[in-house]
Amino acid sequence: MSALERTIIVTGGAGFIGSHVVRRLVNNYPHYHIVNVDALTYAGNLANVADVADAPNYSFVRADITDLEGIRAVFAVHQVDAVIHLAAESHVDRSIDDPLIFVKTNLLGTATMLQVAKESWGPHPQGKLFYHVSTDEVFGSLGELGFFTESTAYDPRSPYSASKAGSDHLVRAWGHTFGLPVVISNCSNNYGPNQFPEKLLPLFINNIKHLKPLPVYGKGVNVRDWLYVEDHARAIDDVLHKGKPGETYNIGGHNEYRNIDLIRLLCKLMDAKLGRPEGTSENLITYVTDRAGHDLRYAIDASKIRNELGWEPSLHFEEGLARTIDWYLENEAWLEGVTSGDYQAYYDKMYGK
Ligand SMILES: Cc1cn([C@H]2C[C@H](O)[C@@H](COP(=O)(O)OP(=O)(O)O[C@H]3O[C@H](CO)[C@@H](O)[C@H](O)[C@H]3O)O2)c(=O)[nH]c1=O
Repeated sequence: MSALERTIIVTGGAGFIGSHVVRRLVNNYPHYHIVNVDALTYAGNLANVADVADAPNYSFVRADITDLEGIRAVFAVHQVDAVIHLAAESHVDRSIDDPLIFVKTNLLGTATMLQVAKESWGPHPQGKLFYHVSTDEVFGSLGELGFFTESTAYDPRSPYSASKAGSDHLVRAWGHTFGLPVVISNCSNNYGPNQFPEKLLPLFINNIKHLKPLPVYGKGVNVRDWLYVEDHARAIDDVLHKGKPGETYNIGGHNEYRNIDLIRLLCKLMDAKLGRPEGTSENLITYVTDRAGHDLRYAIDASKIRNELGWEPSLHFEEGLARTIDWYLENEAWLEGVTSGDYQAYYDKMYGK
């Protein structure tokens, strides 16, 4: 690789959002070297990036972000210009079941990445960037009205969101104390290909396919703002290239759905796609005990990223949803592969099904 090239580490690049970021950067920036650093835990899957695996500007390193020496070794081999840090434990239900791994990965892992970047880049480095990809859940839960802005006070309420809030604070602390050039984005719920089927949409698509119950938490009235994952990857690209160090950007779809309305829409689309009588999927809806501490509503004011960086969601939701369903139905081997292992044991434990 020539000295002109920019080397970018993407942590968690074999995961859901990370794989879309890796693909976008590898394909759109042939003069960048994209180094995917992933521990390949249960939700990391190299199949997610198989199409770019042989690209000349792509490398994969299996490493755990909590392993200081392992991460130092990555920085020793590559002249890193930027880090896009996506590696994280991300499932709220798992964080309720087993919080400590969230504290370890999301807090210690982020601190390790920051510390090695600082060691490697020295004080107040020029032309470097540590970009932390975070979540809107750090802001807590909204009532029926209002939106999260970049100045909304943090109020995380689950072990997952608290660990992400803490990691945002660590990033800002390394920026403030050590002059590390940092930027953060906080995004709403993503959907699309490659999402591990423990999250609402891929879980329900898979269950509908197999005519299994659809466990709706509580009354299904919680609201989420859905964004197609490729739109998020494009936002990350924009923040990487145009974002100002020290700033935070909220990213969202301006596309709020109550869970039950989204699930009914999914059921309708899937009945049609699978050629089943209307109502077949809706009959699978089963109301189950609510998630502990379940946040009622997330909604994002994404005007800053729109006004300052020119980013907007592009894909209409129903089209994105149809595309997503098609992907899971067409990629049977992927779905069978990821549901045959750890996920299945977890799901059985949670729901006894
Ligand atoms: C898995 C599952 C979820 N739900 C509900 C809980 C939520 O209100 C909604 C979406 O749940 P999840 O897919 O787990 O996503 P949620 O808790 O909103 O968090 C997601 O979105 C966040 C961004 O808002 C990300 O930071 C998280 O990593 C990501 O997991 O559906 C059900 O009713 N039944 C289910 O089986």
